[in-house]
Amino acid sequence: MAGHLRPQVARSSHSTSNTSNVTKPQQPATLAKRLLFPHLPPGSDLPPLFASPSCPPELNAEVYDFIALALRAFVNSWWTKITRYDKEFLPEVTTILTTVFRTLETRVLSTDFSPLIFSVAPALLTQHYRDYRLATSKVSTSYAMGGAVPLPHLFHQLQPHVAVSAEGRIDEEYFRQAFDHILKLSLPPQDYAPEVERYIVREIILKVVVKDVIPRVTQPWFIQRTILDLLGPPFDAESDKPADASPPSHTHPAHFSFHSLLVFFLSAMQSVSGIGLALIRMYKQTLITIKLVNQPTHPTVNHRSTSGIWRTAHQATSPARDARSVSPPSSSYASAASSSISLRADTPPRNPRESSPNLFRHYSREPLMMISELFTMRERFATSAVMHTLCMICAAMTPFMDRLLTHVLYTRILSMSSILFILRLSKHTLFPNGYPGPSAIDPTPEEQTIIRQQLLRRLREQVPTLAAPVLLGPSPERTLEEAINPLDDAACNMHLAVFILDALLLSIFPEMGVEGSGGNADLEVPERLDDDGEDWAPDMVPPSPSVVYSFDSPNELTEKLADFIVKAQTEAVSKKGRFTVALSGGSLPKQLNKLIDNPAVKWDRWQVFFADERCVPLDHDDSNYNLCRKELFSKVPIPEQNIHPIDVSLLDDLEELADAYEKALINEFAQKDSARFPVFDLILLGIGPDGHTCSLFPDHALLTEEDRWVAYIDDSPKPPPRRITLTFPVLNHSSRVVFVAAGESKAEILSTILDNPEAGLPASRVKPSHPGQVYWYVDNAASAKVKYQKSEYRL
Ligand SMILES: O=C1O[C@H](COP(=O)(O)O)[C@@H](O)[C@H](O)[C@H]1O
Repeated sequence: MAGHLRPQVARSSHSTSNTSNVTKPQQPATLAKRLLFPHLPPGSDLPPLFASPSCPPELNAEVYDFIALALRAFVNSWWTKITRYDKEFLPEVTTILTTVFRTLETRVLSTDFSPLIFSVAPALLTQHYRDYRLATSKVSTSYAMGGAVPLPHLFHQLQPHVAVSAEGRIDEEYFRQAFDHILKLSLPPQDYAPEVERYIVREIILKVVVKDVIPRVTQPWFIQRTILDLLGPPFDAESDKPADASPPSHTHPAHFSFHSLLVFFLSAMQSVSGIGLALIRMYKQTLITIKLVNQPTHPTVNHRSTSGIWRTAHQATSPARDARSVSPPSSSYASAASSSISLRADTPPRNPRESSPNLFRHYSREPLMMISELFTMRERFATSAVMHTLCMICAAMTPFMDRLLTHVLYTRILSMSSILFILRLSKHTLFPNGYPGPSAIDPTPEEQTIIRQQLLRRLREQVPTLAAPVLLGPSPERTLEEAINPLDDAACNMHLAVFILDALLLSIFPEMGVEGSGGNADLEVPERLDDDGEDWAPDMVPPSPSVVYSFDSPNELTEKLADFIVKAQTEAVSKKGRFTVALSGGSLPKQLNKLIDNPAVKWDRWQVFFADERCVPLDHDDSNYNLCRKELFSKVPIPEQNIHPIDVSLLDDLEELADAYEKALINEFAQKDSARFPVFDLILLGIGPDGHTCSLFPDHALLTEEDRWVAYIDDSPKPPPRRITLTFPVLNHSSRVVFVAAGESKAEILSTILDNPEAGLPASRVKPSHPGQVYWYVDNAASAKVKYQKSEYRL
């Protein structure tokens, strides 16, 4: 687990300032603190949950509180049965939850939600309304056997989904799998591996989302009450009256006087100047908005880490900030979501503005169609004429509307206040009485009727009297009733909720919808083949960040390295009976000395290859094989045939030599002709002072090799010049790559490799595709200049 996520080592700016608060008067520990961070000293604050420094503290506190309540609710039933030793689990669970939240944060910040909000969600709602109305029209017909088939069943026939039954019951297994997949995508392998903690975290998420939240939010009364909340406090006719309710003029006729004329004149002046000022302000605001909206966007997803939600959220809490710094995002991972649920045939490529500046999303189209469907506008001539005119205007202004809506989304809808509102609403709904208060009680049927009536009244108030006949037709009340009826059945709503949840998950984790959807076909990810010859589905997951372990001494480093290798070996052997490993030369072989005489090492299961080899005889001092033989093979019982040196009979022809080594790998790894790249269980690498690794040197043409497994080089800047090496595609398909570096001499280059990956040094380019992972086993002398976050050691 990354050390910076663990409570005891959290050291961000938040926590630094927090530690100075130890003298403040002690308050009773919050539930979050007692449950999630039992080891934190009294008086200290909770570590920041989100990595982004601009994430406001109130969100941190709210989310922690929510997690604590959810965790408590989950463990409630078996809390009394567990021993105090078992309670040690909870900080582990916290650590995993924290990692998941941080991954979510990163993902959310790099996701463009515009397609979800403006295309997918409105399209889903429109379809829900259409199907509900269609199903209702069939209820009492012969199609439904004269009413024998209930409405939810008819609806289910129109909107089947594997995760929800006709009665509106959710298939927990579907979401269990989905959440497990999310955990796999969010956690580094060593945190995903422990079954128990992962099980607990998955079940907590499942309980909150599937057992508590969805069944509740799909209740008609809940939807109606939420809309009421969003509409704000009821319109009070009394308060609308002028404060000084002057008696009607016919009872007290006004007397003309110079004084009253002056008062009238001055008030008129004041009103006129007030209107003028308001108009000027409106004009200025419009200009600013248009300017902001028309600003060029930044298409690179990662560049948005400081903009997007946190940034706009921060602006919402600090009005003084320059609004011009907002940059609405433009990536569109979510396009995968929309296409994978087959809603839009015209799903644009992943980054439309990058690939084609003239490709527009027509973000205004689906919301307008939704409004038209909701309020049955097509049935009324005047209303549909207004709607068509509006559609035409929006279509004519498509580029501007697309930008405007994205701008509004990121400055108004996904603002800090709305995120906090949703969080507090969820908390209030699920745990209205906090802990240990009783759980929420649903309103009685009578109360539900009242909520419905209140909503109808409030909706009616929203529409100006003069516009009501045009927008809502001759019977506004009926139109409004028809607009809320399709949300009156919890089982049907459940379908909508499941579709929306699917779309949301696909927006944030687009790789979950890859198979068969074609949604991400524009992403080029190499096909992966595992070493049993099985084809992998193209993997969309970005490589996990490297895990850096730094140890006090070289001795501790080699001990921990041996433990890690043994663990990797045990996992591989238990899975497939053998362990495939590639070794480097240089300083590495000596650092494997703790494997010698280690009873846990199953040497007969090892298949050893060389990450690179100098093209010299095997007994030559420069030979990596020879070095490994001296330092390791000669001291352990490894069968000779399990070691795969180069074929020295081909030393005169490097191309042949590299081909022969590639064939040796093919023999070991590929059992099918379609083999693409081998997947080593472990590749152990060193780093040279210039940042080279294997025999991949800076700025060399070999860095761009894409096809070969093994390549040769005859102009190595480091002697000897003739070598062969594994290529990047092989390194980047490995299950684990471990870099080992010790001593002061590595300090400078290690810092460049880790802190400045943009420099593109060969070692920085080793990034195995998911679920592969890079680890750095270094000593403190080597990592002295590294700023990259080191992780607390954990096997
Ligand atoms: O030439 C080579 O150098 C690298 C780095 O060696 P080190 O002595 O600095 O650790 C090594 O990993 C590679 O196998 C070797 O051929």
